[in-house]
Amino acid sequence: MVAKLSVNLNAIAQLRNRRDLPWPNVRHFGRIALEAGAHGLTVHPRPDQRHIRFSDLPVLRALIDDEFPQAEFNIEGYPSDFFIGLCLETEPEQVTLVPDDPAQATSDHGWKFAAHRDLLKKSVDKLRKKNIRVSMFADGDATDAELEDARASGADRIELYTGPYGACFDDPDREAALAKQLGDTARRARERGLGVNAGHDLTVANLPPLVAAIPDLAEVSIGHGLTADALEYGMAESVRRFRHACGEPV
Ligand SMILES: CC(=O)[C@@H](O)[C@H](O)COP(=O)(O)O
Ligand SMILES: NCC(=O)COP(=O)(O)O
Repeated sequence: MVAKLSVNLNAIAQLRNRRDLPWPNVRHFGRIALEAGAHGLTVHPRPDQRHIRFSDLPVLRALIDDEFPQAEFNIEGYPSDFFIGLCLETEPEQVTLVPDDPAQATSDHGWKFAAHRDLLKKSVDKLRKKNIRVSMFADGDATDAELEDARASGADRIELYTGPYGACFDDPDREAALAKQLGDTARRARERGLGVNAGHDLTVANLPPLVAAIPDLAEVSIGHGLTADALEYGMAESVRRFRHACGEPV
């Protein structure tokens, strides 16, 4: 059981934006992550560009195209016309649609798929024309009806929101219960032909039980915890530690 690791560069960009200076350089840390064996890069260009700037997208697209053609680029965001336009211009391998309000501090819930079916289907139709895989953010306790609605909206995959799971770092019993719940939701999604990704507040410590609970977990996208560890271990070693936690024999 090995989940592919996509490194989210939001936190690197947020550190860069503290000053009007070009470091830490998002492309440079993206290259380090890919050289260290990450499967891909993830960014979440929010409307206020608090971290990832729209100008970062073509730079990271070129990095992968020029130097790491086997890697994937995953762009996350709310499917506004502007965001979809950015994705059609950048042509990432995957887009992850997230139901975030522009004012949100971070992503903290999955889609109510039925209520947003038209928006989601319209977005999928546009992205599919460019052969872009579409993943949709889903709550870890998504019901069968919600998973059906995700499939009906055209999703190729769901991304299980693992924030509540990540918050259990000091409660092993609740962490085990949520890992089991995530595994059950993943199983029910797979039964409906949906691929399963996961992300938010994942760490070296909580990844192994999650990977064990979701045998065919396709990909995890990780930024905050991996960047925090990079302050201690360096970026390359942090990526290797997270790859090992994902089940890779590094
Ligand atoms: C969708 C998700 O859970 C995260 O990838 C999200 O991108 C985090 O956003 P911030 O880095 O802005 O907190
Ligand atoms: N989709 C989750 C992601 O890309 C990064 O989330 P986090 O590790 O920064 O919480």
